[in-house]
Amino acid sequence: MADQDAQSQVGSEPPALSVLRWDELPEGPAVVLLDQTRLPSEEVELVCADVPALVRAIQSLAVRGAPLLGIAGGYGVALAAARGDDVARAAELLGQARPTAVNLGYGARRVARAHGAAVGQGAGPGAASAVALAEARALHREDAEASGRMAQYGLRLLAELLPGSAHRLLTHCNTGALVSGGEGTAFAVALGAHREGRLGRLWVDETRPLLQGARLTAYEAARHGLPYSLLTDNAAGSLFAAGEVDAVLIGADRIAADGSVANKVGSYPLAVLAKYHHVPFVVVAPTTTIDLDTVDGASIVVEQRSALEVTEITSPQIISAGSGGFRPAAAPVGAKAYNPAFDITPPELVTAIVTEEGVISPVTGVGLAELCARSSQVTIS
Ligand SMILES: CSC[C@H]1O[C@H](OP(=O)(O)O)[C@H](O)[C@@H]1O
Repeated sequence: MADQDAQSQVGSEPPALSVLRWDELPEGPAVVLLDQTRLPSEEVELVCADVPALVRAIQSLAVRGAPLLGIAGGYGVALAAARGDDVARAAELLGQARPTAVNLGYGARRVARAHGAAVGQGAGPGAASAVALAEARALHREDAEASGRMAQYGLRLLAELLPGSAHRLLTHCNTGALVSGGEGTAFAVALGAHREGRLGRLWVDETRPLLQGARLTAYEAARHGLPYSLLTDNAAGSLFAAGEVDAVLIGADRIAADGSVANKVGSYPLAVLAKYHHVPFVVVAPTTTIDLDTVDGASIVVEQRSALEVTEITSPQIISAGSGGFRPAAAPVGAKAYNPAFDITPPELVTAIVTEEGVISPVTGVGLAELCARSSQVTIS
């Protein structure tokens, strides 16, 4: 098997990625992003000087991943406040940029609420803008802290679930530092296992059509020297059949009150495979991804994306090999395509949900409410 068997360099940590930051530029404040559509071939920053630019970055997945979308939503509202733009309208535009990840609307509304409260108490534009920025920074910090705690709970759970110490973990999409204020969600658990010498192999689903696994998780795994192997999404079944998967670790974009999990398309088939092969299927997500106001999986809005993402080869590396942005066709011109960005895994297929407030297993709606009650971030509405 052709492994991307990076030298395991436990102990030699790469510099932290600057995934998203607030910057006071000569021309004014801005949200500065590591443009994830250019990875892994180019590490390029994207400067968003206003909310429309940030909305475009969210919709193109230059910035992506539920927890990071929440952070981006918060800084986006702070940017509107700093510019003297309509804060309520900014929160609405940001919240509508992508429908499935609950964190995006949560982050935008939380900062808008803080700004509104300051104004209501008589704060002038400058003071209220400072309050908004402070709330966005608090959200950023809390997510980084949540990432560390999820990794610890996740490692403890793997020790309970899996015998031995060379875990073979399969992950889907990208759930590392590129989706987080810290080291991520599910990927942070795999990274923690590696640091403890407990990671035998990280199986990385390429995750068609936008290749978050091949482009982003492989990039993060290589940076950390993880022993990883990339696979096409449709090769996962044969890995399970060969007994090569000890557990599945995935993230989430929205968890409904009944424990249904919305995550990158392809997660549900993995859950069915895991059930059939008696392999733990573990979801790792902060409580800001739990949405008690959405009663069940059928109520979750699943983002439908352009057919072109399926009918054209969209990997930036392949596009850059084309001429003038030409996108090689992967199908006849004009072919119709079904391109849901997410799918829904029912609670009965989920072994456990790992959050920064603890683990629920088996998943029950009551357990989710209890976890949210423990979290300082319970005000999702
Ligand atoms: C832990 S959040 C990461 C989550 O977000 C991804 O979706 P997208 O790349 O479209 O933002 C995917 O669902 C990941 O599991």
